[in-house]
Amino acid sequence: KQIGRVAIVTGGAKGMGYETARHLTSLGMHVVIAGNSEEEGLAAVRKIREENSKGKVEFQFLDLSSLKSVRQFVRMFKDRRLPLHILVNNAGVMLVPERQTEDGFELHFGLNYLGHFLLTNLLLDTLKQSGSHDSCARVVTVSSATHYVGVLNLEDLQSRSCYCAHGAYAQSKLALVLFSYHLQQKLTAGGFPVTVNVVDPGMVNTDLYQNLCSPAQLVKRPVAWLLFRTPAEGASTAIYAAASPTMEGVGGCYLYNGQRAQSSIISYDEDLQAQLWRQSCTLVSFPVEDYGEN
Ligand SMILES: NC(=O)c1ccc[n+]([C@@H]2O[C@H](COP(=O)([O-])OP(=O)(O)OC[C@H]3O[C@@H](n4cnc5c(N)ncnc54)[C@H](O)[C@@H]3O)[C@@H](O)[C@H]2O)c1
Repeated sequence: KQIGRVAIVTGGAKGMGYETARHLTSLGMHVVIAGNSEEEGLAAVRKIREENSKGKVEFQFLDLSSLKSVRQFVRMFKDRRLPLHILVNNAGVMLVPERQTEDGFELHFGLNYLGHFLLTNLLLDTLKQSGSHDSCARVVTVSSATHYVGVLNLEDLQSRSCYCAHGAYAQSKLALVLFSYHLQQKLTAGGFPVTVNVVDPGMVNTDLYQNLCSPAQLVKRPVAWLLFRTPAEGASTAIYAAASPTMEGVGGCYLYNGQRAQSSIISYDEDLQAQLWRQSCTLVSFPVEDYGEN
C-alpha cells in the first residue's frame, strides 16, 4: 500500500529525520529529503540507496530559515507534478544564541515554526489532491515535551523584549502544536482527505544538543548514552504517524510513545490557535482567506 507514495521529510539528512526517511524508503515510498546542507543530504541519500530498499530517495535543498527558499523549494517540487502523500515537518534547531533569520524573525520561531507553517500551507493543495477518503494524505509535525513549558507571547513572538534560548525553543514547539490542531480543524471543516498529527519523540541522542554549554555537554554525554533514545527509537512515533494503517483517517492527535497523549492545556485554546494562525499568515505574507478553499 505504501509503494510509490511520495513523502517529504524536512531535516531528513541526519538524526531522527534520517531514520524517518530511511524507514519510509524501506517501505517502498519515494522520499524527498529536504535540507539545508547539500553535502549532508547527498551523503544521506547515498547511504540509504546502499540498503537497496524498495523505494526511491533523493535530496532537494530547503533552508527553512528563509521564506524565499521555502517558496523556491515548493516551486521546484510542484514543477515535477508529483503527488504528495506525506509531509514530515521534522527539522529544527534548539538553544541557539539570539539570532535572526534572513527575514528578521527570531531563529527558533522563524525556522522551527514559521518555515514549516509556510511550507505546509504552500503544499496543502497538492496534499489535498493526493489524499483520498480511504487513504488520506498525512502531515506529521515533530514537536517536543518542551512545549509543555512554552508560552506563546502574541505581543512579542520574536522575543525582542527579553530573549531566552530555552523559552524561544519552547514557544516554537508550542506554536507547532497550536498550528497542527488548527490546521486539522480547518481541513475537517472543509472535508479534505488530509490528516495532521503532532509527535513528541522523547529525549533522543542527536546533534540537536550541540548548543548546550560546555559543562552541560560534559554531563549530557554519559547520561545521554544511558538514558536517551537512539535516533531510530526517537523516530518511531513520527514513522507510526506517517505510515501506520492504524492512523488512517486519524488526525488532530498529539502522539507520544506511539500513543495518543494530552498536550498542554493552552495548546487546545481555539482562540489562541486562530490568533496565531492569523499573525503567521501576516508574517509570511500568506493570504488568510485563501486558505482551505483551493
Ligand atoms: N533530540 C531530542 O531529544 C528531541 C526531543 C524533542 C524534539 N526533538 C525534535 O526532533 C526534530 C529532529 O531533531 P533531531 O533531534 O533529529 O536533531 P538533529 O540536529 O539531528 O536534526 C535536525 C535536522 O534539522 C535540519 N535543519 C536545521 N536547520 C535547518 C534549516 N535552516 N533548514 C532545513 N533544515 C534544517 C538539520 O540539518 C537536521 O537534519 C527537531 O524538530 C527537534 O526539535 C528532538
